[in-house]
Amino acid sequence: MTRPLLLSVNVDHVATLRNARGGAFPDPVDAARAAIGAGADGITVHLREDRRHIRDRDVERIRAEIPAPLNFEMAATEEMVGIATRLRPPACCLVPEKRQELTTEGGLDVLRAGPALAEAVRRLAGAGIRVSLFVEADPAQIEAAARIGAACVELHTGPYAEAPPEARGPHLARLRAGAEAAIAAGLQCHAGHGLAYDSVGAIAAIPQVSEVSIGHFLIGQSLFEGLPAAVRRMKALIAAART
Ligand SMILES: CC(=O)[C@@H](O)[C@H](O)COP(=O)(O)O
Ligand SMILES: NCC(=O)COP(=O)(O)O
Repeated sequence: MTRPLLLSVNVDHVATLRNARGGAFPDPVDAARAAIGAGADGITVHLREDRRHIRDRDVERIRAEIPAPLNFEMAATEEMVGIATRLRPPACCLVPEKRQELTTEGGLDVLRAGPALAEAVRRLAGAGIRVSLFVEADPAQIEAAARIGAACVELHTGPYAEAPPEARGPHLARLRAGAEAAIAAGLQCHAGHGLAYDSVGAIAAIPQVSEVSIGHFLIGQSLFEGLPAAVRRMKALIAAART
C-alpha cells in the first residue's frame, strides 16, 4: 500500500530576509499561513542556537496561529528540549548543528552520540512529541535511531539533490535502501534538505517516504511565482510522482 506523502514547508528563510533589515517584514508566520492556504500539510522551522533566522517568538506564534502540524527542528540541547517540551509541537526533528555552517551539513551520528541524545529523545517523546532524527541514509544509523526510541528518521537528501542529475543514481539508491531500512526498523520515514522541483519526484516515488520538508528552494522560488503558486506546483509534482 502506498502511503500518502505530506509536504511540510520550511519558512526559515523568510525570517532570514526579515532579519536582514531588522524589522518585522516579511513575517514567517504570514508565509506559514500562505503555505497552508495553498495546500501544504505542515510547517517546519529550525530554531538554531544562534537564532540566525527563526526566533523564539516566531515558533510561539506559529504554534498559536497556524492550524497545521509544526515540525520543530532543533539541536538536542538542554535549552531546545526545554523550549520544545514547553511548546509541545506535534513533531520534533533533532539535527546536528554547527555554529559556523551555512546550513545543516550532514546527519546525526546516532551510533556515537552517547546518552545525551537518547535522553533528549526520551524527554521529548515523554511530552507526547513524535521524535525524528535527521540522519544519512545509512542502515546502521537508522537502526540506532530506532534503538534509542525515535519514532521516525528524516533521511538527508542534500547529497542527492545537490548532485548533477546524471550523478544522482547512487545517492538515490542509498536513499531507497535507507527508506526500506527505516520501515524494517519500525520507524516512519521522512526526507528532506535541498529538494527542488527537479529533485522531488524521485524522492516522492519512494513508497516508504511519508513526508518531505522543503524550504530554501520554495522560499527562493516564491520571488518569481509567489509562495502559494510554488507550493501548489510542488504538491502537484509530488502527487504526480506518487501515483
Ligand atoms: C535539517 C535540515 O536539513 C534543514 O531543515 C536545515 O536544518 C535547515 O536549516 P537552515 O534553514 O538553517 O538551512
Ligand atoms: N528538513 C529539511 C528542511 O526543513 C528544509 O531544508 P531546505 O529545503 O531548506 O534545504
